[in-house]
Amino acid sequence: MTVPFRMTGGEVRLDRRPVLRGVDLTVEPGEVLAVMGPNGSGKSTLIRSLLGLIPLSAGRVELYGVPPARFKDWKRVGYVPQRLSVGGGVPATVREVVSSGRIARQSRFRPFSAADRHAVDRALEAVGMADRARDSAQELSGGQQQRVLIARALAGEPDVFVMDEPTAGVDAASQETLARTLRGQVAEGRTVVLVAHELGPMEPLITRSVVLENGLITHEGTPPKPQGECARPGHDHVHPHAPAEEPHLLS
Ligand SMILES: Nc1ncnc2c1ncn2[C@@H]1O[C@H](COP(=O)(O)OP(=O)(O)OP(=O)(O)O)[C@@H](O)[C@H]1O
Repeated sequence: MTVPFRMTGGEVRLDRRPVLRGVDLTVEPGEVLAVMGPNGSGKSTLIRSLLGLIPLSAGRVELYGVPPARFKDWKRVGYVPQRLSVGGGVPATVREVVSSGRIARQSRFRPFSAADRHAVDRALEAVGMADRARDSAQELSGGQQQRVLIARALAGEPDVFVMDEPTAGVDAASQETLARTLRGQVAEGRTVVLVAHELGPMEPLITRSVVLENGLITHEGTPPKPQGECARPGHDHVHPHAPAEEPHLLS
């Protein structure tokens, strides 16, 4: 069976500097893969090169068994870029931006149909933006713009979602909405690859994580615990350095 993504020995150089340095990564159907790692470690570069948006300087990448340059079935892929690219400088309504998610399904012989309109309606509903459909996308808050970009990907009814920091700087309600939406998509068999610093409410959905450092995958498996974990409710492990047995340290 062909897998959504397979990268072997993937190398990327930007300004002649190595940014990805020999990455092997296969994304299986139905996975929810979190790509984690510090700022500048190459996370965006990795997912953009999986999509063929950045060419590899060495190695190989395939989408559903085909190199990006020869891949034609773009309706199978829903890409959510880092936010604030929504609408660009051109005024567009929320509905127009979300409708653009159907473009890969259009053709000269297949104009916008009732099925397209329904898919756009469903996507707007899923992210709680149906009542803002006529508003200008540029006038929305960052979290709302992120919802619109997610709705655009949902509208395309893809098989795989690729999301670049979908929760960065996004309010808690939008994060919950995204987690709920993705849970539904995964239950229907979709695959998700997402870049995230903090997983927040998406953590229970993640089936595997990879951690990038300096262009290399240095960890693969369950997601590492985020910093600040100790402050979260339900955090109950005992630290070796905890002062519990040395109460004098507390005074
Ligand atoms: N167009 C470019 N030209 C040159 N270097 C670039 C370019 N884009 C990114 N880089 C560099 O490549 C490295 C990886 O960038 P990338 O955006 O992939 O990291 P990231 O892990 O996604 O970071 P962040 O968490 O900050 O989004 C960084 O050192 C960055 O400065």
